[in-house]
Amino acid sequence: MPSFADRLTSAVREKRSPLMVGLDPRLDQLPVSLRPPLEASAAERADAFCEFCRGVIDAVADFTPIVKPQVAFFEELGPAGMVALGAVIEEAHRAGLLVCVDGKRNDIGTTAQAYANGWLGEQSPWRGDALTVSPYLGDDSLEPFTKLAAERDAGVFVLVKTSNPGGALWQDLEAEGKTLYRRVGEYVETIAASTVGASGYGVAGAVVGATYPQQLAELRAAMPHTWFLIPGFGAQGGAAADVAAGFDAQGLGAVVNSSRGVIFAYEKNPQPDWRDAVREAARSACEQLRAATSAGQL
Ligand SMILES: O=C(O)c1cc(=O)[nH]c(=O)n1[C@@H]1O[C@H](COP(=O)(O)O)[C@@H](O)[C@H]1O
Repeated sequence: MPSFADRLTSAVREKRSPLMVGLDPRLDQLPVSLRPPLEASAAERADAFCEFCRGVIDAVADFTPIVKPQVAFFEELGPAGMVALGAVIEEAHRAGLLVCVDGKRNDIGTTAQAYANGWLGEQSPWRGDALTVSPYLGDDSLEPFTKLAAERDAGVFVLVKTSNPGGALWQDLEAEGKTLYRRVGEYVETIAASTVGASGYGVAGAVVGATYPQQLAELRAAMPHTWFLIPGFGAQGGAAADVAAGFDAQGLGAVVNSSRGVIFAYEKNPQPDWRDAVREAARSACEQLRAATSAGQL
């Protein structure tokens, strides 16, 4: 199988879309027709999540190469939620989409290995194509993920410069003349550069927020072999112009995530069928992002 970076490159080219749709279901924002009553059991809530995500996947599949289920919202419902997560991942694959599981996992190396096996390994019950991970336990904590991902043609997105304002508290600290996010980025780039495939991108990717356009440009220049996952577009205030610097000269190298801005679009644009509002939001985000790639190469 081609590497994750090569598959992502082909999928972005095929759909002509750098949009990643985030699957972050929230009970109180589900369409009224799907919203379970307050006294509903966890299993009924999880069924509602499944049905909602199925509808979203169907609505956005023409406009996105990859979806990102956010584990937290499924985990919140307990075991039934995790069963729903498995079903949603399967559904996305059935629709021909890549899946980046947003779990932001990590721990000391030996425990990290279990996370890596669980989410990316040969016996993984989840079968995601990529996983988000935190770098703050150091290189020995990242190695189990990047090694396994290379063996399994999976991807790993490491948090480098996150979209939230509080992230600066540590990520912007300077040591030996460089910010912490830059040092983490350089480490990720070393792994990516040593694992490049046909696309010119390697196994390690980086999360860089749309809310920090200047740092995005800095990191793009410093990390030419690293795919970027750019969150913060839409609901967090990031616009297409803010993410333009994240793409390479071919309009590749970055997928831009929008969760609430797409999946709950019917709140601002009510339609008889809620999925039509979601489809329209995905189409519009895809077009804005396509236009943001330099000279609109996609
Ligand atoms: O790793 C992420 O995806 C992530 C990193 C980050 O720095 N900021 C960030 O918002 N995210 C995730 O991206 C999604 C953003 O959702 P919206 O703000 O609704 O588009 C959520 O699932 C966040 O957990």
